Amino acid sequence: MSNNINLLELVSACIDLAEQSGDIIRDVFKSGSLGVQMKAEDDPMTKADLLSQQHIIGGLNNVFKDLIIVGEESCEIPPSTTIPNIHKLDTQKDNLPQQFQSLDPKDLIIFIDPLDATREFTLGRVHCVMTLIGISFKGKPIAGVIYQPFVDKEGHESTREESDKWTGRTVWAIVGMPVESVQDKRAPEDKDKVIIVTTASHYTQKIEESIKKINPDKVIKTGGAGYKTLMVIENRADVYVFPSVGSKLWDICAPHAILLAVGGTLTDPFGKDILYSTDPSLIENKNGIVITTGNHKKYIDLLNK
Ligand SMILES: O=P(O)(O)O[C@H]1[C@H](O)[C@@H](O)[C@H](OP(=O)(O)O)[C@@H](OP(=O)(O)O)[C@H]1O
Ligand SMILES: [Mg+2]
Ligand SMILES: [Mg+2]
Ligand SMILES: [Mg+2]
Repeated sequence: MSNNINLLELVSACIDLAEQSGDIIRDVFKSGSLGVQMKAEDDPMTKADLLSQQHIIGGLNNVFKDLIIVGEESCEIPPSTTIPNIHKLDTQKDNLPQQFQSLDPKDLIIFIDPLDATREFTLGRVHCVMTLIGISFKGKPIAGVIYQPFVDKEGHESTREESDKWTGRTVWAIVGMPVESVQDKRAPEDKDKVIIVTTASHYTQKIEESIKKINPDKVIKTGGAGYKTLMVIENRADVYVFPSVGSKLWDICAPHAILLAVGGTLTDPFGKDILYSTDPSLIENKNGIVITTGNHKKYIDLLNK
């Protein structure tokens, strides 16, 4: 009996576990006791990051054997009684590309960012917080799940005073299948503008110079690597430029798969593809990332002129 995996069942389980992790993250936030630890000077981790990762990995291991999993946090995974639902997407069976019906787990890597934008989370700016579960196949992203705990099902953001509206939002995609959970959120007044989104917390002169080469009409600085990628996917920005070290493979694998499914592109600032690997020396996107849903080569040429 092979341990081969049907991608739709794996994505279904990831959606179920990410949504359950959203409950965990919201509960920790509402408790007011985040249990912040500093992994490095500018790198916080909270109780929510840990519990979310333990929940997701514990649940996956209860259903799928021999999975190769790379999670952001270094933590023990206690025994779990969670059995995730593998049938949430059964209605999509006919759309699943044949090559994804029986995958050898040794060709897959599951990248988990249990809570992206932890720094923002600790500062109470929770609109950009999300759980990211990406699935790569032979080094390339093939599926991604994003769960946003602190927005409503349309992705509308609300204040803590309106926390009853934090019903949560799931965005998922498999490369080669139609994507139903994203919308075009371009503001009418921004229709003809070039909009760049970039880091709020790690802005540097080098990033400033890169952005000037594109000469945008508008620059949005905000938190969360996943959140910024989702802004490009939903057309709230044209380019996510981050030409510096800082993001890791777990920050980008899930959004990258969703971006590919909608026809977008993610490379390093020189136009080089990212290789998804368990090699510790490749976990960090050392040259940075550039993300677009169109005209990618034009922007790469501008950044390198
Ligand atoms: O919160 P974790 O899971 O550690 O992931 C971080 C990324 O690794 C960083 O690249 C993000 O920093 P930027 O906002 O500069 O992209 C950082 O964004 P933040 O500084 O706004 O929290 C996070 O997305
Ligand atoms: Mg992250
Ligand atoms: Mg994280
Ligand atoms: Mg982190």
